Amino acid sequence: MLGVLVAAVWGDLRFAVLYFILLFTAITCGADFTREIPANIFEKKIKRKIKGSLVVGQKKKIPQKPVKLTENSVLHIFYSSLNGSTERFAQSIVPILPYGHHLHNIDYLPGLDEYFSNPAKDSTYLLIVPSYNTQSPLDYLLSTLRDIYHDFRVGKNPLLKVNFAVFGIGDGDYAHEFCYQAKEADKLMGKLGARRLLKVQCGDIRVDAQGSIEKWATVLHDLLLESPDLTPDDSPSDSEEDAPPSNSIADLEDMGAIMKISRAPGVKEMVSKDSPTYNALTKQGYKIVGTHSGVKICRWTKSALRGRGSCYKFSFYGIRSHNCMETTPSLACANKCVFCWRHGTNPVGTSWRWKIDPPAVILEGAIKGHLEKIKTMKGVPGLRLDRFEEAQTIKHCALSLVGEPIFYPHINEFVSMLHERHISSFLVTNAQHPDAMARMGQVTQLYVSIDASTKESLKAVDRPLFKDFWERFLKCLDILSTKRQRTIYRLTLVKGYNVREIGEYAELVKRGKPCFIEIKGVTYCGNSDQSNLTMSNVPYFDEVVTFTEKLVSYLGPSYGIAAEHEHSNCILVARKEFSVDGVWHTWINYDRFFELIESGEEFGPEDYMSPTPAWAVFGMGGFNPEDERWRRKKKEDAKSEKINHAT
Ligand SMILES: Cc1cc2nc3c(=O)[nH]c(=O)nc-3n(C[C@H](O)[C@H](O)[C@H](O)COP(=O)(O)O)c2cc1C
Ligand code: SF4
Repeated sequence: MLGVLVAAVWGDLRFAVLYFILLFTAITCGADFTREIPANIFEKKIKRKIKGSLVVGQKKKIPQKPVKLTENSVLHIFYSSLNGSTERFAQSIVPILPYGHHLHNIDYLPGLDEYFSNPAKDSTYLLIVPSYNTQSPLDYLLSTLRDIYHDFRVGKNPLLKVNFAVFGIGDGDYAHEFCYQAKEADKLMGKLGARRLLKVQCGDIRVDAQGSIEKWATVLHDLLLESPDLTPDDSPSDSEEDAPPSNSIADLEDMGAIMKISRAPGVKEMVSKDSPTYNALTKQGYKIVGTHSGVKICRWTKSALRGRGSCYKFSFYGIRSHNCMETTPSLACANKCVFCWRHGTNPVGTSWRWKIDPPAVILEGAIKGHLEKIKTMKGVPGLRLDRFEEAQTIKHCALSLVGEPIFYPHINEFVSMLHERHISSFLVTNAQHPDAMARMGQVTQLYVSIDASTKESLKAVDRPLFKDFWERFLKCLDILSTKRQRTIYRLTLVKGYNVREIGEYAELVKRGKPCFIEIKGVTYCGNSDQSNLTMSNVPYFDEVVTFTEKLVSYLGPSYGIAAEHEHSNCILVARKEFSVDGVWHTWINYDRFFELIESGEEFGPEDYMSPTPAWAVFGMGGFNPEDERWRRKKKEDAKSEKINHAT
């Protein structure tokens, strides 16, 4: 108003009118000229969104969904490297990261733009990006991302279904140009609609780039695997003024805030050396590996070393017991089964709350422990030297000893390491962890223990810790039905507990559609306070046969009785696809399996099956003719029954 008067007094009517119009417009539009407009409003850094609220200064909000992993999720690691250091960093984090991955050198990647304009759903992209203040192949990636962003033919947010995180490699001496290309890559990914898992992080090659990238990968591992429902870093995705990229070590400290309790200082070991559990397990012959794993040489391995017969898995699948290592990466599980031979010495829990050992440490420790135990057999009467020599090469790993192997957060890496050494994997789960089951990658054989077929009897037999144990169990079977793998149900018959429920078992088979069903009479492990099973709970072989025949008649023509191992009180039922021209093909072609794994192509169980030998098929007893049948004396028999378990 003062302006109007001053202008009028000065006699310039045009200025007075202009002032008046401006004032009128401001009032009607609600502007408050009495408050100072901050000069730097447009430069202000955008504050991170606090859950559910809008970001200050954000142009448009793209709804951010939590990271959801599915069994089809694929991890793509992209890197560029002029002088090789970024390549080494990228390779070094592969063992830390979860589930199936593809490592791409973008400098030679055909169809680069396809990955960023038309990605596979539910992919996770990790970009490891160096920076160069000169021309480099990296420029091609950045210009590709820019072009896709500006290409009107590509949808506005082509990467909406992609999770991503960028790690920059740079040299701190480049000051304000430090990691500048990684920061740009991060912004561009955000603009293309991808869901940011973490703010961009940078490693300075002059400080500790290796340590920083490992921390970054560990946090990502936890984010992706252990807490699939964690909300990702929801920095704005499509704003020009994207979340401020950071290059300080402080960000890595921030990341620590979302690290799992398993890595927090003071977190407990599952089986510490001074614990009663450690003593109890070592007394039972287990070698404890690291803080939560174990290895033990099984009685069939000893028996095969003496030429006295292998376990039923040789008759059914061609696993030679003297080449087999029985181990577990998690001594803990979420059940207290009545037939568990550990009788209450095992740690239990519904979620992982202990320190985590790296998979390579467990594998090395297990192999060492196994071979040491094999060595102790050297002076044993009847040892076959040829088999003793062969036993120095482990060819199979039964992940079934005790506990719950898929409970171990790095189980997929562990299994991949086995395969890299051409050791086949047999993993048995008790179907209480559907998320882990969904994430479980390719194994040579994937087993589910079916200890009972109704909610009530499962509760009685497994004594589960989870309240929703039945729902978890069924969910695992549903997941199993979708896996294109060699899947197996293992039914343990306990007389007086679960042998009558044949119709219900048949329903569970129809649900999970396993390739094979092993039906085995329970092994007596002796009495204890924790278990009241007696020899009267062990069914005779005839009873196991009768049960199996009835089950197969419930299942109809899609299944048949394929093989038997009378000595172990065990029968194998197989889907008819494993019968080729009337010959059962329940054995495994292990060389072919590793070839398929290494090819990186998709494959199914039919691609590595092999004919079952005549002596193993149903009705033939299942005893390997190369071995010598040896019957124990009564006293020894009773003693050995107490301590052994055939997986
Ligand atoms: C020609 C050249 C230019 C570089 N320019 C930058 C730069 O602008 N900013 C930065 O942070 N680091 C810069 N660096 C450091 C590199 O990013 C760093 O050495 C990185 O480890 C290189 O990765 P590579 O070995 O995979 O090629 C530069 C290095 C070279 C050789
Ligand atoms: S019983 Fe299990 S651990 Fe022993 S040889 Fe057979 S598969 Fe291997």
